[in-house]
Amino acid sequence: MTIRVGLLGYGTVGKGFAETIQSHQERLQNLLEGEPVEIASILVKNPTKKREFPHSSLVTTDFNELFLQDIDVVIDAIVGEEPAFSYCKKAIESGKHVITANKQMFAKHGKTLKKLAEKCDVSLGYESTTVAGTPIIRTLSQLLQVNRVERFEGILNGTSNFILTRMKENKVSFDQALQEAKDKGYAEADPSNDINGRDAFYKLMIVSELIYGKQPNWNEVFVEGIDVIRSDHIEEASFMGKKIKHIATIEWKDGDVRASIQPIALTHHHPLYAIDHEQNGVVIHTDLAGPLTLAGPGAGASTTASGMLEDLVHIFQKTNRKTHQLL
Ligand SMILES: NC(=O)C1=CN([C@@H]2O[C@H](COP(=O)(O)OP(=O)(O)OC[C@H]3O[C@@H](n4cnc5c(N)ncnc54)[C@H](OP(=O)(O)O)[C@@H]3O)[C@@H](O)[C@H]2O)C=CC1
Ligand SMILES: N[C@@H](CC=O)C(=O)O
Repeated sequence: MTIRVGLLGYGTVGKGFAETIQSHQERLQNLLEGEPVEIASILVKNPTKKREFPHSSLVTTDFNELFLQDIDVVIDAIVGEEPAFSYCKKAIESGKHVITANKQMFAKHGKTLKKLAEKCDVSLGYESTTVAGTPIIRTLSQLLQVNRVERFEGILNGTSNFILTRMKENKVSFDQALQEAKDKGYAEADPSNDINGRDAFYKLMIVSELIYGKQPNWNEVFVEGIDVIRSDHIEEASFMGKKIKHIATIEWKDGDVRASIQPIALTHHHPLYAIDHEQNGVVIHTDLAGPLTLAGPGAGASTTASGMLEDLVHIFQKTNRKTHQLL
């Protein structure tokens, strides 16, 4: 049997996903009992953009047409809450697995989709919503089940960290560094949420749901982006041996979840001090294992495809095992 994918979006992430399926087809088949993975259909918004698609895929601007292509899994690589939420919901209700990289949609609707997936007995992968292919989600959900997470802090936005690093190390202007982040595919097409802290906020809310089973009241979370940082702030911090980093923190305090997102000047003693460029990093403070640091690329086509493909293999290995148990 072939695993047939319905791909929503063909921008940085969607195209990266499709190309990685091609480049890693043999490896995927080895992991999936010989089953090939094929992009059956691709949904785009603008049909007039000049670009090349995989030969065998149907390309459409109509979700219903994509859906008619007998697909097993929907990959959400589009932007924003809607129509992504409605598409994912419909896919799950129709018995399709879903994998999403869309943190804005998932921060708000993740809980609903998780419940629905459980009810409909399908899988929902969201590794790439948070720190792209660096496996934060699976570490928290599967490798730290006995440990209690007392506090979580992280650099969760690749674009912000890239800009801060370029401004400090190479003295480039904010605007030039942002343009470079766009050219490299780290920044969103509209980078407002990258630099105003909102992107890191969405990721932190996804982590909060996972660790504590709930999110703080969104209106009570202090969110400040790197758009308040000027080069003299960076130089001042540097003079004192510090680096400004955009830090998202969440912890359980006084019976509730407390979160904040802001630029902070870190000394070299802090585990996130050395995380530069588009790298992201998190420190997970656990009661048994102690503080655990995980770092890796947080933005870009191939790392995001990596997280989504790990989700895909995890889902279909599980599905295959279930099928075998039934026989
Ligand atoms: N870039 C990155 O490093 C990462 C991005 N993400 C998330 O992944 C998702 C995709 O990001 P990215 O690839 O960078 O974004 P892009 O802007 O590069 O691509 C978005 C794609 O989605 C399509 N699209 C947007 N809205 C619709 C719609 N309503 N109907 C159909 N198609 C639509 C666009 O179509 P068209 O091309 O026709 O305009 C485009 O192909 C986002 O949610 C982002 O937050 C997550 C991790 C990392
Ligand atoms: N624009 C985002 C992409 C990944 O989520 C970032 O810069 O981190």
